[in-house]
Amino acid sequence: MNLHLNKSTIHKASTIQITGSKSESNRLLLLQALYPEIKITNVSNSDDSVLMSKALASRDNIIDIHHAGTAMRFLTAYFSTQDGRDIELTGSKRMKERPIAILVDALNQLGADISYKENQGFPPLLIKGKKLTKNKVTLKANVSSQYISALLLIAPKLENGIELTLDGEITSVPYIKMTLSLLEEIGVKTKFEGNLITIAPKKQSEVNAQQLTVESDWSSASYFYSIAAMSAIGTSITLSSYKQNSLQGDSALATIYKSFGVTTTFKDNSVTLQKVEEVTLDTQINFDLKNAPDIAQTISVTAFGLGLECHLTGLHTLKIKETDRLVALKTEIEKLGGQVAITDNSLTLKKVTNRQQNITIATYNDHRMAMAFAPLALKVPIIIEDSKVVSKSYPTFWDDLAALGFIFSV
Ligand SMILES: O=C(O)C1=C[C@@H](OP(=O)(O)O)[C@@H](O)[C@H](O)C1
Ligand SMILES: C=C(OP(=O)(O)O)C(=O)O
Repeated sequence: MNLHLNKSTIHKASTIQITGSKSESNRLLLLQALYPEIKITNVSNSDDSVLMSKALASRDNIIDIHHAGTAMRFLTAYFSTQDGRDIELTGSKRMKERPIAILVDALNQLGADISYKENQGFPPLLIKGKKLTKNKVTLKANVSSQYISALLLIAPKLENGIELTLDGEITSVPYIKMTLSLLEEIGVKTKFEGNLITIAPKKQSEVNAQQLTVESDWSSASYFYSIAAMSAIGTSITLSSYKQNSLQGDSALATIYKSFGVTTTFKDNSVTLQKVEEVTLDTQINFDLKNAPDIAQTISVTAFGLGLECHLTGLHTLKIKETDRLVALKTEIEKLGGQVAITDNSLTLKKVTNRQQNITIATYNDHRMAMAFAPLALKVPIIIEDSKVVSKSYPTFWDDLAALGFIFSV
């Protein structure tokens, strides 16, 4: 369904409650399956977390996790340890193009029995669950941190825990640290020194009843930073429930958006974004996003909306996400009149102040394409193709935009 966004102006002050982080939720759901005494509050209502939860509860032999990358990777590890269960783990057409060999090889090195049903190195997987007996493994760390988190999450349930050696430059490090922090929170001992991670074993009976609260999703907050940046001075948006010491790397937004004239204030459980100054057209936006790849689309579009030059690096993981996000960004920004150059790991946007009106933005089954481009309606009317795609991480996104004052029709 195409959504037509009119040129909009938002209210001076708004408050939005954002659902739980999908990254934290999907980790805690897996830990809860391993240690049922854990209770979770503010779980994400995203499709990816609903799929994760259903997959863990399912007794079927075929499990389809659609577009959910973390669910695919985390469940591969989980089912490989479920002695006596044979599972076919599959996903969407795009999921069948997202590589998984690094994780499968690592699990098989630990003693798992995982093979490929269609193409070598890609889902669907045939997983024969069994007890994994080994505990030392080496894995290439520069492709996706999700492979690493998947191993770490099951590690405390292995007889001898894990000694994981990371090979090469480590990408998306905050997501690895998030996994380790959540393990620590339930009482698992972890160590991350240099390129070695060790996790001590922990029996089910050793984890006490406890309640863990998921912080709201910082990647979802990024769209409100973009909206604030493109709004009039004095506009403020309050989001909850957030904390200053976040486990989520995307909380770097608070620093990054200073470059766009947006300040961040933490109070109680909320964060207030305020547009405090106009940025001048000679401002250059330069960031390395290897620690926060999911906000690359938001930042690129904010820079384009404000007519700023922008150079983003550390984007090597973008081409294996929901779509090739580098190509998608270039194609769609250029439809709007922008000039974009991409390499395998970077994006450069030229300073262009004219924007085409009523352009239809293709979203390529990628929630973040829809959400990143929507704020441009503060500058020009725009059409977002397949607007329902947002439910992958943020099902109420359009309701929340309407509450801010955005005007749209189907
Ligand atoms: O572990 C996680 O929850 C995630 C890790 C990141 O993936 P990569 O490590 O593949 O960059 C990120 O892009 C994804 O949205 C969520
Ligand atoms: C990359 C993402 O998700 P996943 O890899 O879990 O599909 C995302 O939400 O931006």
